[in-house]
Amino acid sequence: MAPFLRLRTSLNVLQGTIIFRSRTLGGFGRGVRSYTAISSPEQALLKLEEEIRRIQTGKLSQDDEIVQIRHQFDAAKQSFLSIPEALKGIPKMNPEGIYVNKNLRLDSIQVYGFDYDYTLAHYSSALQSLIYDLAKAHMVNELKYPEICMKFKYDQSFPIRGLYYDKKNGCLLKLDFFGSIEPDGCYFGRRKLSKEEIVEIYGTRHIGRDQARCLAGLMDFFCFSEACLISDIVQYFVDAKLEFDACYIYEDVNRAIQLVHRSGLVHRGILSDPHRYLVKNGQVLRFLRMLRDKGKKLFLMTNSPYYFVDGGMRFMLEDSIGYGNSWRELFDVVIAKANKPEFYTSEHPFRCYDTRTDTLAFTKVDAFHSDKVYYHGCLKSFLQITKWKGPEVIYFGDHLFSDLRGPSKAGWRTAAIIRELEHEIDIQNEDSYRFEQAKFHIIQELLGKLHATVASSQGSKTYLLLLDELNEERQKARLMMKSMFNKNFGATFLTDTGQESAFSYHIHQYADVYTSKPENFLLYPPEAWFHVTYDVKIMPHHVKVPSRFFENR
Ligand SMILES: Nc1nc2c(ncn2[C@@H]2O[C@H](COP(=O)(O)O)[C@@H](O)[C@H]2O)c(=O)[nH]1
Ligand SMILES: [Mg+2]
Repeated sequence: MAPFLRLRTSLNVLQGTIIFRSRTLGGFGRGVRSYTAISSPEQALLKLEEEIRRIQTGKLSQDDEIVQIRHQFDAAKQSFLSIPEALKGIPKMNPEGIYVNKNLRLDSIQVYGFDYDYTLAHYSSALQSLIYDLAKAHMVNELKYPEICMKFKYDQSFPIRGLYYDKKNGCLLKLDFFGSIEPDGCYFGRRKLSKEEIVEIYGTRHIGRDQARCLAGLMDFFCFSEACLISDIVQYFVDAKLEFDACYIYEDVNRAIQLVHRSGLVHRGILSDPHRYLVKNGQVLRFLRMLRDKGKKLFLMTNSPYYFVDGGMRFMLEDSIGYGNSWRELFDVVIAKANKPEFYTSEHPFRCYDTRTDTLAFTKVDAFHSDKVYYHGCLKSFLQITKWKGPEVIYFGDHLFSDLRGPSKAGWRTAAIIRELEHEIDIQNEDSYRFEQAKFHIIQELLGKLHATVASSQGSKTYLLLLDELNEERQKARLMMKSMFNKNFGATFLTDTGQESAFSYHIHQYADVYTSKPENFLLYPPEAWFHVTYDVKIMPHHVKVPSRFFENR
């Protein structure tokens, strides 16, 4: 948040100087109005000084206030013509950095746990196409959806992580930090709904408790295929003018998706062509080995079946220089088919899995051996067997509810792995994005001032004209920011106005730290202390004093 504070200060200064420039130009934008008709720069200056005096002495009339906001707006628009130098100097965020929600001391962490899919293993977008195609085929062949659905293609550019499908109304929604629908983030099928349509369906933009019960969260990369298939099927029904219940579409798509995972179709598909789907990664091996060399305990806990993890790990690490041993030697405990998130609350026993015969043993599991593989289980037994204490364990995972919520509630420390973070930080670092955000803030502030002018002036022509123009300019900045990310739903972590999304809220709630990939930890000392930065600011009334005030002492 520090850069924004700094930017705001710079722009306020900037605005102050520009007011004079713009006034001497006799106004900017939509034609000359009586209140900006100024014959000479001297006259402009005199009038402005008079205005300032009146503001300072508190003798401003409502009309004067509106005129003043108009001047500030015109001046601001002048400043929007080019990116201010001050803005270019704002420090960049590290796309591979580790970001901290709760203080974390790595020297007190003795045990590192890892999820597999989309945490240790990363996949290309071809995987989402594979899941989409397999589920689509199931819907046509088994659930008797029309043959024409076979022509549908996965659209990689459509979804983002953290959307919600409303099973009652059939809309795909992006929500903000407070659970309100993003004005430009509500789709029915593949069509964006207008604000009026949103209000017609939901009453307000805010999702109430009852409505929330109908929402299905689409929280990981695997869900991209689901989000896209649901929307394509809804769109098909709309285009064909067929009546449908949105809930059934969700149930059918979800059933098809479950089937392609549970049957192993996806897993076999990936292993049959690993070069196409899996991303090789020697760095993650370096990280795991470093942890082992430091004497840390390591465990792998995944919902995937063992043969799939084994095949993937061998493929990802086979080229790594100097790696002669099996990946299994890296881990003290390997648990597959863990059935997260139920793992954290259930009382399922562990079973010892025979990798050779693909069978489960009948003997009770009361100790873990590093040369064995375990299936199922639950947190309670895991803690009884390992005797590992909550705060000394950190679990790395990509899924909000399967990997982060359960462990966080159980007292483990958590690290969220969110690949999109790198790309989103890259965009946020760009001057053009920061410029739009600064514009947005300036307009927002002017709108705030305008709304604060007393009620009686609010019907006036000058008021309404200015209101329209400010709203239009704000919308332009909002859409510019959004289009820099995903063109349909914008950024994963941010709303179109640059504030936190609902996804951010959950990350804030359940992840102690978050980063784009586990090996980013190699960029920090293994005993690093991660602190929440001083300038994280969620509540609007909190003021954080930037350290630059002490810079010249
Ligand atoms: N039954 C379902 N399985 C799913 C779904 N989405 C993903 N998956 C499978 O879960 C694991 C994830 O493993 P992890 O290492 O991240 O714990 C993987 O095997 C997927 O195929 C789903 O919606 N239903
Ligand atoms: Mg995962």
